[in-house]
Amino acid sequence: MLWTVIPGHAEDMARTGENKMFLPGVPIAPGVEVTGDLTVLAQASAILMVVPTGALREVAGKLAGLIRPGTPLVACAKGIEPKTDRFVTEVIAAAAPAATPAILSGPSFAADVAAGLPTAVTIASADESVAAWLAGAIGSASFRLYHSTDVRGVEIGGAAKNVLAIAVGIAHGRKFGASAAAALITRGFAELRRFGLAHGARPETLAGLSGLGDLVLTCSGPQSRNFSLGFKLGSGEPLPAPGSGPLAEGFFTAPVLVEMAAKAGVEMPIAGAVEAVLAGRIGIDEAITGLLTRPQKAEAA
Ligand SMILES: NC(=O)c1ccc[n+]([C@@H]2O[C@H](COP(=O)([O-])OP(=O)(O)OC[C@H]3O[C@@H](n4cnc5c(N)ncnc54)[C@H](O)[C@@H]3O)[C@@H](O)[C@H]2O)c1
Ligand SMILES: O=P(O)(O)OC[C@H](O)CO
Repeated sequence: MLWTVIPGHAEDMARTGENKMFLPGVPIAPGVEVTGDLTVLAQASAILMVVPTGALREVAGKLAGLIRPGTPLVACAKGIEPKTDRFVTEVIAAAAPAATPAILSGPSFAADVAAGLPTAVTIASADESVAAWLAGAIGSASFRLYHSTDVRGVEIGGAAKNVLAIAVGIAHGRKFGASAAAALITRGFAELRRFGLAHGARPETLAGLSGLGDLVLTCSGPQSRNFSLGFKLGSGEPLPAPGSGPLAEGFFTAPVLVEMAAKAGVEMPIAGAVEAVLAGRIGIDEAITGLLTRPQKAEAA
């Protein structure tokens, strides 16, 4: 079942058999019911919450009074809630206390998944039997799910990689070459790992599909909206108005990620540079010079 909040969208999808607004050219699979009625969706045995991080609390709150107790609400958003510093499953738990929060994350462009191209991602819930059940229910030959109980690790990887991909996009936009991009991905991963470990994530999760795997994918090129935002900035284009153009979650995550890192005493210079550029406090050249002139240190420090 596919639910949409946009007036007339469900009727349009039912009529055309296609989600022209968000996934044009991909037929909606036969047997998938489309609805604009949340009470209908709420009867499902599990619900994938595929909305931006900023809308997660609102949608989970609307579902709270409609779902059966224990229904898994699976965050598919990759971010951290601004202002509250809450990770996505914490937002679901707060807004829908009767639900079972879970998270689905990993290297997967929606267009690739929809086209049936081979994809592997991670699904996590505190209760391993719930995660394993969801993996069996959602997985297919082309959409391979690994299950985990490291909810925090999975949600941190997805949130941080978007910010770091903006940095890599900037480097490509500035024509810095593949060597610089590899350095940024590697040192960016060191930041993601430090942040994750400081917040209770398991190292193997951070190095897995939802962490390193998704960082690599999102830094791979313009199919990523976060990479593309960085690329445009690196090419000299102005910052688009917030909320205009395709959703780049890293834009919204950067300030809260950097603030939480500072509170936890975690060094994240690349994420910090991205945040400062997006906030307009420094220019791209100044950010790059700042990163390159940091004091030398041991690689594993
Ligand atoms: N597109 C991808 O390849 C992909 C892959 C993995 C994860 N994600 C993550 O999924 C999340 C959503 O991204 P997307 O690509 O689907 O974005 P999108 O902009 O393509 O679609 C967002 C969807 O959320 C709905 N929505 C927005 N605000 C809403 C609200 N207040 N109430 C109800 N519905 C609302 C929109 O109608 C739309 O259907 C993001 O956190 C993103 O990082 C995206
Ligand atoms: O287009 P992006 O940058 O939001 O990335 C989409 C997915 O998160 C990649 O796994």
